[in-house]
Amino acid sequence: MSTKHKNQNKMKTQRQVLNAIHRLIEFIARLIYMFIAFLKGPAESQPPIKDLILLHSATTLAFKIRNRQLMSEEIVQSYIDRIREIQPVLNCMVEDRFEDALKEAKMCDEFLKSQNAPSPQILAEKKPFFGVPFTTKDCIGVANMKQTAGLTVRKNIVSKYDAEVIRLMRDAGAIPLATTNVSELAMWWETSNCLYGTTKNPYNTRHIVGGSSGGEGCIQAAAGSPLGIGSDIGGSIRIPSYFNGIFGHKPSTGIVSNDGQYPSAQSEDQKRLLAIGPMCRYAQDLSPILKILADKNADILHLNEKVDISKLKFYYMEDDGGQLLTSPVELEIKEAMRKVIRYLEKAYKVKVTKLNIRKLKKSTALWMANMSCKDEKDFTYELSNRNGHINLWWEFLKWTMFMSNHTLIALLTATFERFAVKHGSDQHTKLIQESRELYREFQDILGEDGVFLFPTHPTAAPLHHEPLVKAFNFSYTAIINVLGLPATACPLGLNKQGLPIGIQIVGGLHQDRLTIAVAEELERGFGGWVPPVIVA
Ligand SMILES: CCCCCCCC/C=C\CCCCCCCC(N)=O
Repeated sequence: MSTKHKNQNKMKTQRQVLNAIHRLIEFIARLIYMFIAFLKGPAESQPPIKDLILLHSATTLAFKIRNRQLMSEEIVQSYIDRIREIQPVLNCMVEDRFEDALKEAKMCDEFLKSQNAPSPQILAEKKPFFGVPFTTKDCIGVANMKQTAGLTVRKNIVSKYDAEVIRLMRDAGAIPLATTNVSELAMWWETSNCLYGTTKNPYNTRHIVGGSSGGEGCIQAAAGSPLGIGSDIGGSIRIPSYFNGIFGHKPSTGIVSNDGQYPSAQSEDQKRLLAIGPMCRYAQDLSPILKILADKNADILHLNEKVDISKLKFYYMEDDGGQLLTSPVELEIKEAMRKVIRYLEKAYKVKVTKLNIRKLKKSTALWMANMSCKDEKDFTYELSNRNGHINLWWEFLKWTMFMSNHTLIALLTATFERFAVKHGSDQHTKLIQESRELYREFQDILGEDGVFLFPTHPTAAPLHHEPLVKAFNFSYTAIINVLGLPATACPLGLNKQGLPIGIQIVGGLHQDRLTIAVAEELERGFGGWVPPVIVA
């Protein structure tokens, strides 16, 4: 056997051993977290959904308002009442503007009664979400509301302006209602911080909502808001959408403005990975919201063009090919993917081709390399609110005495970063090169008529704190940010434990309408959002 082969075999064995140790740690940790959850008592129940207004899509609400079938004020009031019911149990909201929202809703209703009111058709064109309330993650600036990004030191920081996406939503007639919880600095996939605490999963409060737009995923799923705005640099729209059984779309890179978001991307590279997008219970809302958020760039996406599903080329992978330190994809998720394939093959006579994209095994490393940038200020700088650096070891010590204002994972991320590949090193250059190759490989396969079905995440929502031992599972979404491609998280019902599962649908660059059209189709075939509580 040649030395090269011997080395390859040695590396393979090392990987297998590492993965086996990781599985064991995951297993032991699961038992510990289950025990902790048991000690904390049973999952908390939430009030049923009694108000049928809460069950309309945002598009339907807008239609009903402009056709005088429902008043904006009663819709806003219904959502305020619902948030008041769920907030004590789920802790998804961080700040409300209920009074202002009600005033604005009344103004909408009065305007519609006035002589100046345009016809419903004109209103649909000029102000497609006239009178419809919406929520946004607290990283996205809403004028006169706090913008903390879950960082304690920012607890009194109030945004002077609307972020560009909020301005666009207001311009479309929508009414901001509340901001929602995020992970600390939006850099983790469990929503918990020292300022507002932990957000709980509406399907089972012992489980996480995902992150970083976790409050948004939760409030949507619990029918506390008809549409939400999230942002995604590594999965922060898609992971919470998936864990909460709703739809979430990360647009193609560069389409939606990131202005007015905190933390902002530090470099052009990071900007390329970051995208703001819609989160909602009904797939039909994705495209009209994206159209507003994309503003002048909407033309690039041809969102009005009808998509013929039978003409699309479908590809899939059931997992990342066995990446080091990611969990195996749960059987029920694989089974859901197979059902989707059978459904598409039967309904549209298409062939869904299995791929083996080997570079997906390097997803975490590729994302990390793309996140690191020249002259990058490190995470301890970010944790100080870009004002000096926190003392990491001192904070760790404080944390052990429950005195730190930072989460354990934020401190671990800052530590981990010190060992990550450095910008400009040979290894970094190689990984960036490989990212480009992977992008070309995807573009060649998908072109303008291909979609790729891929797990959004290898497991359903873990228990609280469990992501600590499954840290790199976020790479299933993060790799799509590296590629800058559009991806829609699509719910596919609940697993045996009653937790949502689903897949993400990825398209070629600027082919957002394809991924959204497939999500709409799968909603028809698989039922979409399932209410987490009884609809009474
Ligand atoms: C034993 C625990 C080891 C923990 C090591 C943690 C290192 C994690 C590094 C980066 C985590 C980033 C996760 C980002 C998830 C969501 C990002 C987003 N805003 O889209």
